[in-house]
Amino acid sequence: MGRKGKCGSWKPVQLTENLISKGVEGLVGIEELTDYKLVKDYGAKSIRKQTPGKHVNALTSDGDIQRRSTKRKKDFGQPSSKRRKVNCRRKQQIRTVLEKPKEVPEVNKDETESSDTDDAERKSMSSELLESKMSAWHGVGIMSPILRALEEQGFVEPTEIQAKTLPAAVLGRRDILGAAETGSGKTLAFGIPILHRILEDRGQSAGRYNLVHAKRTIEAEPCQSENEYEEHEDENSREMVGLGCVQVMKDVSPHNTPGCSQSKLYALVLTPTRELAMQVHKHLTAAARYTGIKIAVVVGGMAPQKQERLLSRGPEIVVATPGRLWELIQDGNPHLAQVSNIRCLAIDETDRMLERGHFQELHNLLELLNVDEGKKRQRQNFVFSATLTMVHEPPRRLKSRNKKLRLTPGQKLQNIMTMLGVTNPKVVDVTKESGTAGTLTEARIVCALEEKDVYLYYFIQQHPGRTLIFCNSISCVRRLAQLLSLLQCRPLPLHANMMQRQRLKNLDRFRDNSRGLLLATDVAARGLDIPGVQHVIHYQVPRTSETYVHRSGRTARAQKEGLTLLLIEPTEVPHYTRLCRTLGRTKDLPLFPISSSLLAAAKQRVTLAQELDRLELATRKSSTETGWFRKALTEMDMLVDDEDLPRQMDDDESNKLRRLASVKRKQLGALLCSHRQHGDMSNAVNVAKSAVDIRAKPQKNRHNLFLKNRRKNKE
Ligand SMILES: Nc1ncnc2c1ncn2[C@@H]1O[C@H](COP(=O)(O)OP(=O)(O)OP(=O)(O)O)[C@@H](O)[C@H]1O
Repeated sequence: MGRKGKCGSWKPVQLTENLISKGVEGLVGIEELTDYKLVKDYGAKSIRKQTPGKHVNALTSDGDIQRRSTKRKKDFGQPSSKRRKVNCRRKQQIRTVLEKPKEVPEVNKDETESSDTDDAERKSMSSELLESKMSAWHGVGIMSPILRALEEQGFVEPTEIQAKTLPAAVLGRRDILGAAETGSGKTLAFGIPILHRILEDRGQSAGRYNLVHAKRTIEAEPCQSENEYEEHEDENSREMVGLGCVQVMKDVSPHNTPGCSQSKLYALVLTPTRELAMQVHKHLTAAARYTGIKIAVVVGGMAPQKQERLLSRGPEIVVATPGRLWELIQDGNPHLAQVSNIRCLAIDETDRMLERGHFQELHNLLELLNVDEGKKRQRQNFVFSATLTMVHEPPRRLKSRNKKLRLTPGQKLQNIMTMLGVTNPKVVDVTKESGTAGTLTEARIVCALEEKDVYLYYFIQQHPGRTLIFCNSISCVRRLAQLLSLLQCRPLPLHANMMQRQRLKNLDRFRDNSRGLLLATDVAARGLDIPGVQHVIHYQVPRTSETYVHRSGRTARAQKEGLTLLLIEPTEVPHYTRLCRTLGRTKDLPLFPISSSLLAAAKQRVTLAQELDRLELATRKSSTETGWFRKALTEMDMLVDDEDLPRQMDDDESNKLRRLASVKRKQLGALLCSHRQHGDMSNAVNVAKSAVDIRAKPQKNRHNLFLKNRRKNKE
């Protein structure tokens, strides 16, 4: 039975025995269609009715709606040949909708070919199988196109934060304040409800409930041609195609036409860094694969024209960094002109985003979004971070001025709520007492400032693996990048003063290399989800506990093991102590074990590399200075007394420097080569163990001893 013409409105109805006699599992509510016309399917004899309250929608907690009749039952068991034909066509239409994934993440050709076969296998998977495989998601209320995308990614069950926030967010449309450890799936905890709500709202705007059932959509037959799909488009710009009690949404709104900006902007997702915005975009796009929802990313460092082009396609979701977004809003971008009407706002890493003195554009944007009280109330807000409830001790200089400077976690949350205009959110905090991931191993190395390079190099050589090194400043990243390059470690720098294209390139290279070495400032501290990062090294102690938690959270993600290592020199001890206090560590972090003979070998090479680095720097400086002065004098056509000029190196001096540098470079090259062929550290690399194993060993031994003793006692 299909429905044509203008739609009626749905009203909630009270649950009665009659309505729920078919079982109440997962049922959360029932809606009644009050004013509708029933028309026999496509061209069949019309049986118009104007009887209100004949059909109801049953909302189940797993997001499905079953259409139930309150009065008359009709047996659709044996379809007539005409009906069979129509149903067949409809199946094909459904298939057409499902077959049109939009904004699919980039995949290379080989992957596409192999995934075609996978796709075919998946589609042939029965709905029962899908449902039983994904049964852990029941009760969360997710529509099947989303569920299917999750299944494809192997997400067979929700993570803890997802399980605890999704029902309230999806079914209750509550604002969510969520705190959970790094790498625990917070992105989808806000991504899924946003996608779900768009699907839901689309259905309602088309006047029908957007019911999608995994069973039917997956069994749908392939479509023969595009024309067949178009044949049944009705006057609604967004149409739902019905199949019995199952309806699949078809998006044929004008915004599907490139260049059209008349589509609705539903949601904004804001992140503190460009790389994180791109990653969130990728995660959401993967989850939206079968929904037809368009998602665009808007970040600084990219051509604004390109981003305007993306926005002109009318994406329902925009993932952005606040600066560029605000710029485009002020420039009067037509799609972003609807920003004050958005239905969902997600702010990833919220505590960082709302910190005073940062992201002024975000505060401007919030002012704009909250002007209209009605719209503000309609909007669903998502606030997530691993450190949402963590408060660090203020620096000593500020502490002495104002004793009450340190907020309580409650005050921190309240401040965030006030800034966002959120009044009654569901607060879910599943962070551990330690603040860090349960699978993270922590350790420290205490050394003199001038020894840090040696220890760093020692670690890299001894424990090869994907390693992320954090520094507190760009200059430190630059210096280390130079030094480690001379030592042939191939570091990949990442900091805010780099060209965006180079930043992304280095991230990709890091992802692709299982022994990659990323040297970064805190621009990479939050949110980045790079699989298989084994070690995080804090070359300098971070100044806040939040930064420590987020930096460390680049490893030990999604239940994987990982090591975080602090390099501490004497002047950093107070920062380290404060860190431990805030994180509630009652004991010092364990010392990382070091082999002194191997350290000596590392020192020899690092010292030589440092000397070479200094020589190269002096040579570079002298040639740039000489060049600069000569150029300036010629351009100005000025005569200046010799004494007024800074002393420049004469040719002899700079040649001497160059020669010396060349000798050192050869020495270092020979040293690195000989060690690689038969030297000490090359062997060490071969026998190198995972740093996590080394740290975990004492515990494992203790555990073995315990098992042994238990066995003995039993005997
Ligand atoms: N239900 C799930 N089952 C398995 N893996 C999941 C699930 N949900 C998300 N993931 C994966 O877990 C990883 C971490 O997720 P995500 O990046 O969202 O973590 P996060 O909590 O936001 O971390 P951070 O605090 O560092 O930003 C990702 O690779 C993601 O694809």
